[in-house]
Amino acid sequence: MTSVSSALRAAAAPVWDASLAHPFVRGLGDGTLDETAFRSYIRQDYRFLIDYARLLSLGAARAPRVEWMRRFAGLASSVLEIELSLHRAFAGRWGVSIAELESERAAPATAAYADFLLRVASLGDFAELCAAVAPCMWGYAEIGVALAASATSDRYAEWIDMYASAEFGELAAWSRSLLDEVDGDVERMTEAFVTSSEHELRFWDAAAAPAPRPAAG
Ligand SMILES: Cc1ncc(CO)c(N)n1
Repeated sequence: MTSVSSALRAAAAPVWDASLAHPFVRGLGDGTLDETAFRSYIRQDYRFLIDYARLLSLGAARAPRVEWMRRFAGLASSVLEIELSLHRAFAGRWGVSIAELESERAAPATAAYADFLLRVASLGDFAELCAAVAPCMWGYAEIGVALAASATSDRYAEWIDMYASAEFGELAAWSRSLLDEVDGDVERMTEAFVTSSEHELRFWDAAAAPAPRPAAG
């Protein structure tokens, strides 16, 4: 019998292939990605990570096992305490100031993804929450590893190395094990996993063609 995680991965395969083949993702590997688009992506991803921490916190609140609760709470804390400050430092090296990060408004694709995740986390069951969060971890790990193996430029190496790291790979493996262990309806889990994967793809689309954004008031 195939595992739940591989069934979900198979259901989303065309979307994941499209993400891997996306011009923005390819451009990270071959260094052709426009730096203005990358800066805009960094600003949007910072907004995303804040809501991602809310999602992880809801995961902690809703987890049926203390072991999972501890992991979700630990992840929420590491996003808030470590990842956001790493992100600020990383953005700074790309010429994006803290003020710019703080004043960035969520673009439609960012808001749509975050709203979907928080909707599932609030209204779905815990298994759907796990299925919605998995593409964030597993998808970026897969992209990181693929780019680390194929990159022909080191322009975006710091970004690639972050997601190709053993630590991030372990996180992706944990998200898969969660899918395989959690007690849930596979059809609804598939729906959440595929929808989340589609939002990841739309996030790349928006990153590749950032729309002009009015500044926050
Ligand atoms: C949109 C998005 N998905 C996943 C990750 C992985 O943390 C990220 N940084 N941004």
